[in-house]
Amino acid sequence: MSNDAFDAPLTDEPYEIPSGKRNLLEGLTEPQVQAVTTTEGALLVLAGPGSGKTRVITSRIAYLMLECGIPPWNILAITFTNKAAGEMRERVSQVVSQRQSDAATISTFHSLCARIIRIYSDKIGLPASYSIYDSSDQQRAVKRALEELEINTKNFPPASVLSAISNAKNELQNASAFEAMAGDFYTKKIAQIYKKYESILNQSHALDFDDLLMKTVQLFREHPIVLAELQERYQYIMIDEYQDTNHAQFMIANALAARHKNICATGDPDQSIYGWRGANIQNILDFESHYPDAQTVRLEQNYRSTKTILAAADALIQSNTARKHKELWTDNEQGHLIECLTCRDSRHEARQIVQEFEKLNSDERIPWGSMAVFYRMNSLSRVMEDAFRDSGIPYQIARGTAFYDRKEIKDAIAYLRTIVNPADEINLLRIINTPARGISDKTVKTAQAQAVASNRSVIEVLSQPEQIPGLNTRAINSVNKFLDQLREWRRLIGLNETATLAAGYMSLPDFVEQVLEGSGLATFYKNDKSDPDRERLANLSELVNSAQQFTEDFLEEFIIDDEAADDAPASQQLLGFLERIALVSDVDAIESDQGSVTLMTLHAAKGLEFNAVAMIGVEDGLLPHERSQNDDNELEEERRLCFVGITRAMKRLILSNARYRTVFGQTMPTMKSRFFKELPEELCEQIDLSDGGFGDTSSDSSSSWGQTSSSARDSKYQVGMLVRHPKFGLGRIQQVSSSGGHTKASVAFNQYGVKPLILEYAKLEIVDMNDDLPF
Ligand SMILES: Nc1ncnc2c1ncn2[C@@H]1O[C@H](COP(=O)(O)OP(=O)(O)OP(=O)(O)O)[C@@H](O)[C@H]1O
Ligand SMILES: [Mg+2]
Repeated sequence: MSNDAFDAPLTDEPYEIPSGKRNLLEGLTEPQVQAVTTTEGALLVLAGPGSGKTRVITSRIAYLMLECGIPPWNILAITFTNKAAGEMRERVSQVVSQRQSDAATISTFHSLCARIIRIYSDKIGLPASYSIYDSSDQQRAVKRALEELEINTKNFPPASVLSAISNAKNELQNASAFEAMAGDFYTKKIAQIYKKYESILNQSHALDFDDLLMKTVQLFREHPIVLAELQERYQYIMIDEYQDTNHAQFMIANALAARHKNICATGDPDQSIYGWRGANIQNILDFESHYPDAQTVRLEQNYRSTKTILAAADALIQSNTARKHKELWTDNEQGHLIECLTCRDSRHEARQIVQEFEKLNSDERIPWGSMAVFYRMNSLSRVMEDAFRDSGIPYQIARGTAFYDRKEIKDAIAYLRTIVNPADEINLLRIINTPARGISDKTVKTAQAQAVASNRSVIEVLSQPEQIPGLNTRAINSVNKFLDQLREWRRLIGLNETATLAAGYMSLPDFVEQVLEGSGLATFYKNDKSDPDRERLANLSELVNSAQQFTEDFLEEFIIDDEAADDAPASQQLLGFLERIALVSDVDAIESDQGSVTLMTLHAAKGLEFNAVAMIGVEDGLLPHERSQNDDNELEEERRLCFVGITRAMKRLILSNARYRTVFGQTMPTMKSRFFKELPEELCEQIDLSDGGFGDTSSDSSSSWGQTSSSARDSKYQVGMLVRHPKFGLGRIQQVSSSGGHTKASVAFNQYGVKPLILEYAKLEIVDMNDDLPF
């Protein structure tokens, strides 16, 4: 793609307003019409769930094209997930032509930035073939940094380091800026690691997710001409789910909109649930002060849920103090009561949910595809999956990244990445001797050391193997053979040349197959007849299928006519394929029309709707998550998360808790979530199926809600936390109080029952469940 790709229309034809306009505004309410037709200037659509915000954006895109005659390439719509972008494009194409909807840019911030950087890569000193690092690549890179700096991973766990680096990047602080402000010992150490991590990524021509945003801002700052080009290109900008934008995204949107000032943001502050990942709710709250001429439209009618569900959600969110009240009403039916289900344990809970869903399917004819189960953490899904599998109900699980996280797939992709970007050290080192080809660990380590010493990339060092000290002829031959293979692959897919498909270059799926064979990966798994390996082989062939699928989409989305497709460099498809893989998110794997129940985290459920929703594990410590118990802001975010979950339901809602839950292999008593108490009694049907469970803790637990005396609130131990005692093992804190200068707690232990403890002496270790993030 040339550098001027962004200011030129994708076709040579002059743009004509398509004939056969339809009444695009039919069926919209007055405020929705206003939101759709206020196309010039800044517009904020501030509205609650299910009020049609996303629909408004979709209609606006069509309206801009059909009624205002705006060429599609001047339109940019940003959604929160690739799946949402795909759906929006699909809906738009039902009204305008496929060709037009394809020519508009509808994507996530990250995909947009990845594309902008690809096109203007030389401006920020990167090749267009740069790699995008996912979280496991990032882990490897940070471990490498820690190793080089000889810093212990115990004191600086890679996950915490990465989260600190990510926060810094979201605030647009590069390593030097971060270092300049680092004051205390810990922050200074992080700065040191950040510097090393940054240099490893630079050396590898790689960007992590946060870099995609940060480098785009950098590009805009350093190259006003590029920004001007993009401002000319994107004259009409729309951003859905604006409440969850972070600082960098805010800067990007602002910069792009600065010239034409046609920016429409839609969102709901009550649904801001990504604060923990750097989202800044202030962006939406301050929209009107950023754009003093902005018009604001409020949508107050909910089209999604029953009166009961809406009233319950509204009552819950009222408990958040840091919010502005919003009206939301619905013409929909009153609907059924919310089922608040108490079960014995997680298996019992899963069986009950399955039974309820079976009933809804047979009695109320709710299709499987319109039912969903939400949970706070992925680890809760396994028991649920088992129950669905046992009952034969089709289900799908929103873990889009899971396929690409498999070892064999990661290996295959690492080959593709290395072919595209041989400087990419993390991926090169992953596959250099997988499967084994006589390049020993020692050879690699020596090459790495040389690379660091001479400030070159490992591949550069390896390309002169004779000069690496201590390598015997056999090792040199192995290295040379591998390098020859790499070169051959690059030639086959037309890298280094502007080779086109028309010129007989390999198609992407053929190429992927060729790499699987040539690398020895396919043979490696073919030779082993054990079950897991057979599955691995099947997965590898699934990767070829996904390359095939990508090629078809690529021809549709990226290049409008077939001739252009033939003229496009063959390597372009490979770059696009790797980009799509890198940016895949959990929810992207969900197929709406598959006729199966969807299982997903609450975070992934954002923006979606289902006829019937079950939220499981509604327990203190899970929802709200125990990490949030010390912090009012975090607790409010947990409440918003619960609010998002509830408001996905159209007709039926089940909220369940289990009296006992198995954590780390041990069965622990739980406490009902405090959020139950915030739902009006008259809207809920309480169903207790636990038979008092294993020693009834219900009265204990309900009376222990908020049972933390104010002086004990500052203690690091909080109600609901999971702790480990040296003698009693795992337990959950039920109560914390202070008296006589001591902080005391009642802890319910798995095997020893409830014990009163003095916390100063008890040596309780807080069990961190952070390793189970919702993604
Ligand atoms: N004017 C309308 N008439 C009929 N149905 C509507 C209307 N507006 C929106 N809807 C329907 O209401 C549902 C919710 O709309 P949409 O998803 O756009 O809401 P939203 O405000 O984006 O919700 P969320 O905050 O959860 O993202 C959708 O099924 C949509 O088709
Ligand atoms: Mg929406």
